[in-house]
Amino acid sequence: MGPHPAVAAIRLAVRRVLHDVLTDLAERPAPVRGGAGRGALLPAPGAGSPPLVLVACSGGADSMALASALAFEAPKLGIRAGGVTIDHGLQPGSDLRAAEVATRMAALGLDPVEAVTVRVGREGGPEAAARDARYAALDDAANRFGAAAVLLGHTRDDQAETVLLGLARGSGIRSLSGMPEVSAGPGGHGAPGRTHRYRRPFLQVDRQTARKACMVQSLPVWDDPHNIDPAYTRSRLRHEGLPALEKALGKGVVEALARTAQLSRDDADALDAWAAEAEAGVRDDDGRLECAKLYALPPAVRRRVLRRAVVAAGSPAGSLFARHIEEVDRLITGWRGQGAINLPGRVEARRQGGRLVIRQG
Ligand SMILES: Nc1ncnc2c1ncn2[C@@H]1O[C@H](COP(=O)(O)OP(=O)(O)OP(=O)(O)O)[C@@H](O)[C@H]1O
Repeated sequence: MGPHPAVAAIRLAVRRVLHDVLTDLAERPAPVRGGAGRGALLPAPGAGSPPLVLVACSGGADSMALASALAFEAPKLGIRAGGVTIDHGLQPGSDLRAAEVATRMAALGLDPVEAVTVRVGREGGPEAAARDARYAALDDAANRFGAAAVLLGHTRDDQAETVLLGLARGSGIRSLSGMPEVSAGPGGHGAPGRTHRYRRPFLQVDRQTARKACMVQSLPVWDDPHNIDPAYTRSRLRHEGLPALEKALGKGVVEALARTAQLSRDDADALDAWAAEAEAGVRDDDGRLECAKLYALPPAVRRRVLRRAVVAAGSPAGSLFARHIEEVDRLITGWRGQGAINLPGRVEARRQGGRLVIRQG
């Protein structure tokens, strides 16, 4: 008799991603320790031995299911499987819990296994600060172990919630595109050998399946009290918003939202590529943006060109919202002699003699 359908589903999802990791490794040159610099010729730790894939495991049902599937599938493909759990130090006893999660991962056969304690700052609010600290620690562990990939346990339900949160922010299709299946992680963009570091095998797997897989494998799981705390927006969405939507629109809502994410991602990527190409054509010989040419672009492309220019001038991408770009856009489409526009990062945009001047003050 084969495994329970829930276990089969999580294993299949992980197997697919491990195949992608292997394909990727075969196609790109081995990463080097010490970053991008020319002459950084030291092999990454573990180079020459079988590739290592780490799971980021909180001890919750999703990532415990992921850890179990990784432990089962990796050896069959000649991959070493390890795990990292992060102790954010935000609740009493979190260190003991992290140690217990590490023990559970080791019991699954993962090796190496590590519990890492981080210091969570304050920047951007408690959730963002915890996430930043977590990814920094995961990056560090991946570098130290020379891991080919780090797996995250986000499910289709998490994806649906992310799409709804993006929709409520009202900032365009990029924010509807949810979480990518493969990414460099925050701060890793452009870093060599890192663009494919983080992978989310469960984006097509629903939360119930992951939980069921833990249950039938008798894996103990830890339920984060934050996940049911109505003080958190995501928690309210999970326990009130989505059930209400399902009641009104039917059971397929979560799946439809996850599909929306994928379609939106493809559209957003295409528009970004269009904007990157269009940018050269709207600059004069001195490289300044020409308002008349910008005006002729489709609004979706123009706003992207403007965003790129503002970021290039030094505005931090994370602090730049749709309303900022709309204001800059009005210098092109609603010109009535308005003054300079102040943007995050002390960047200023003004219209001068038919040109758009964007610079840091
Ligand atoms: N403390 C942690 N240590 C290691 N990885 C973590 C930790 N917290 C979150 N992660 C990773 O990020 C993923 C998403 O976490 P998040 O808390 O947003 O979702 P979740 O639905 O509660 O997931 P889980 O059930 O796995 O805890 C997790 O599945 C896991 O891969």
